[in-house]
Amino acid sequence: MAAVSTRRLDGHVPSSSISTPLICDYKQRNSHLLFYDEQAEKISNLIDEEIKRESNRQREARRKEVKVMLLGQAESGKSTLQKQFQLYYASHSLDSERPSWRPVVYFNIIKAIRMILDELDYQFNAASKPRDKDDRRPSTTTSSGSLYRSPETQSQIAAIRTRLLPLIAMESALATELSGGVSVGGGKTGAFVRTGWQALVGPGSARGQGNGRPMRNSETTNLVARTMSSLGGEVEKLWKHQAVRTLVHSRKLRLDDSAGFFLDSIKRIAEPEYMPSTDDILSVRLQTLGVMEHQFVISLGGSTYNWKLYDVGGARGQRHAWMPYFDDATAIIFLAPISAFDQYLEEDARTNRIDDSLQLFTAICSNKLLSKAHLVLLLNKADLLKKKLKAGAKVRKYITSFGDRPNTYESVSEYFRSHFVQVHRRKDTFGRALYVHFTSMLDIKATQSIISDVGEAIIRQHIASVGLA
Ligand SMILES: Nc1nc2c(ncn2[C@@H]2O[C@H](COP(=O)(O)OP(=O)(O)OP(=O)(O)O)[C@@H](O)[C@H]2O)c(=O)[nH]1
Ligand SMILES: [Mg+2]
Repeated sequence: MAAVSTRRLDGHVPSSSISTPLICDYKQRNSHLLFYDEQAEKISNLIDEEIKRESNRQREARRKEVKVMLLGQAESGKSTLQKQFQLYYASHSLDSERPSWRPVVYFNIIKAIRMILDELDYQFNAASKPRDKDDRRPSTTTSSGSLYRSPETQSQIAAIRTRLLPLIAMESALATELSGGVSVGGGKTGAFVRTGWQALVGPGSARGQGNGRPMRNSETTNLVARTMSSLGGEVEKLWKHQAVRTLVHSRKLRLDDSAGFFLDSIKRIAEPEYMPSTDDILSVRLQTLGVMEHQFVISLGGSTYNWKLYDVGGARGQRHAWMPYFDDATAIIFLAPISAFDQYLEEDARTNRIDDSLQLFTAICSNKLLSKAHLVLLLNKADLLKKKLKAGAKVRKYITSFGDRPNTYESVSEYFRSHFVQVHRRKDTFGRALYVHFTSMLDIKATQSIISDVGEAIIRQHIASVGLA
């Protein structure tokens, strides 16, 4: 046994320890070693197989997981697209959330009422002030000027305002409830939501606790509903008043995109048993805070895919939160609202919103972390663009490079499309294809068909790239 203890690691055996019985020892030992080597090889093979299986499992999980980011500036329609995905792939979950959208609809209406009354105040003041020679504001000696100067108009609006005060006073309580007490500077909406916000607007929310019962609304929402129900007639009176009609037609009133839709539907919404329709849910405006993850299971070609959709806050102050999600994103769906040519950023009143979208798209196309992500561009709010052009808005007034091109939907939409496509051509050095669609996100039928196409295209590209990885 001493020989064994003196054996060197290089296999050399000192000559002093060689003797006949040891030859026998060696034979025995070698057969032991052979046994251990075989065992070691077996174990090593098992480990190799397990590693292979694990890597296949991971590869299959990667193949089944599709991570899609919705990017674009604030109000570009990202959350609306997320709801359209939800409607297409998991409509039952949108149904169970229906009550949680009720306070959001009320909030949108109250905010619009406040903005209308603020603008009327401004017009009344401007109309009654004597103009000095340097005043560059539009003249109020027009018929609208005399309308805003009229004591009758002013007293009618003052009376409506007084009656609407209880409703207006509820705006901040609703905003606080929706935002869960979080306040963010720089936004005009005043209500921001994060993942799980629905749980905040209903006591013992079913969704939050997963007990399958429909959600109930909070006390605040019920109080607003009762007030809305008793003051619906006053809201309608205000919205139909000549002074407000004139503001709308002269495009001086800058309400959120869907405010008109809700105010036109005030009779229905002021009903005590009001429950938001799918159109209402798609139309509401509620700013996203941070990054919200939504999951769907999508079936395609006999396989199911775990589709993760990341809906982000698009305001400039929110964009830093996007980065951590970039390196394993399967696809980016970039939304650019092409109706926004006459609008400026809330965060920076000097930046035209189309310019901001182009800058943002440039940054996305050239970002190395996203080099493997497939790109889809949705030129959104095509319906609003048509409406604006029909109402007489001139693109050249806001975007001088548009020049003397015809101010028609075909020419304007093509002009914007070519700018975005050029950005992709110049800035995408990774050789990716760009899929472009014009969208009107409130049009359910048209959007659902685009979602199905985009979803399929992303999954097919994803399978191809994972397969090659
Ligand atoms: N008319 C019209 N309205 C749209 C369209 N897409 C979105 N909207 C409306 O535009 C508003 C803003 O849409 P959101 O989906 O909240 O915008 P977002 O990109 O999520 O904004 P942030 O969360 O602030 O980044 C909502 O009131 C939508 O209903 C569209 O194609 N046409
Ligand atoms: Mg959003």
